[in-house]
Amino acid sequence: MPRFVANLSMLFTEVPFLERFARARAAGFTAVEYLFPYDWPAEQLAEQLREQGLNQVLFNLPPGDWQAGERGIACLPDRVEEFRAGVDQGITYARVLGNRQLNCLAGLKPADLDGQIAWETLVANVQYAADRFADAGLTLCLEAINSRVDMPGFMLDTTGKVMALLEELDADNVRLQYDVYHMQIMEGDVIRTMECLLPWIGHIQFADNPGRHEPGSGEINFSNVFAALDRMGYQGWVSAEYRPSLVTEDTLSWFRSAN
Ligand SMILES: O=C(O)C(=O)[C@@H](O)CO
Ligand SMILES: [Mg+2]
Repeated sequence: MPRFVANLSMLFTEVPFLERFARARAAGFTAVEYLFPYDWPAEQLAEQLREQGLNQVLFNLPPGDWQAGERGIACLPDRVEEFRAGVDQGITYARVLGNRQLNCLAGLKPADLDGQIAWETLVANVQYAADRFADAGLTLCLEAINSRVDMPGFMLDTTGKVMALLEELDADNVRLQYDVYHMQIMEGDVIRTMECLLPWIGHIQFADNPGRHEPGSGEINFSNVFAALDRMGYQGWVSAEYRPSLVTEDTLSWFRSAN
């Protein structure tokens, strides 16, 4: 079975953030990820990881003003300086937390921003981050996120757009972050897509659809998806990034049956 990760921004939200590490460990997870580490000193998070014996797998580069609705700034030409500062901050945190991969949110394209300019800005920023990450021994992930339900206007909303971006780069440390929930909404055909794109996939996340809840709550056959990942030889992490419809521990039957 795949190596599963608990996403602490969505799972175990019954308790305050710093207590979620222990809850994840008690539930049997050996690895965690979450949206952003920047509200806490890196050392404080590293201490949680050490105490609980957990691996940090991934977090996102700073996204701009998340509370105000921003979902990344990589496509915004007037925010390049801030993007570059965020790359530094991400690298600094990763050095302490030990993760080898960070996700870069492409951002929402403002209606009055020319599409070509947004695309060229995105390519240049990702190239810059990839170069900095290469020096630090890190991999940059680019997630395709659905623009139909959750993030209208998100620049990279299909695997095809992420692959087109990868083709424009001169870098071998940039990978696709494949989120089964988002791609079920945008594309379907998830097993075959992951099989085709396997060499470019750096990280996988999942939730059922509709609703973005736990496996078994919707239309996706997760035992088949997980078995297919094993069969195709996927070596990376697979993260539970869903909103539990019950207390988190009561939504983990998919995890228990895989262990
Ligand atoms: O929303 C998702 O899906 C994520 O993976 C978050 O990290 C935001 O990109
Ligand atoms: Mg995701």
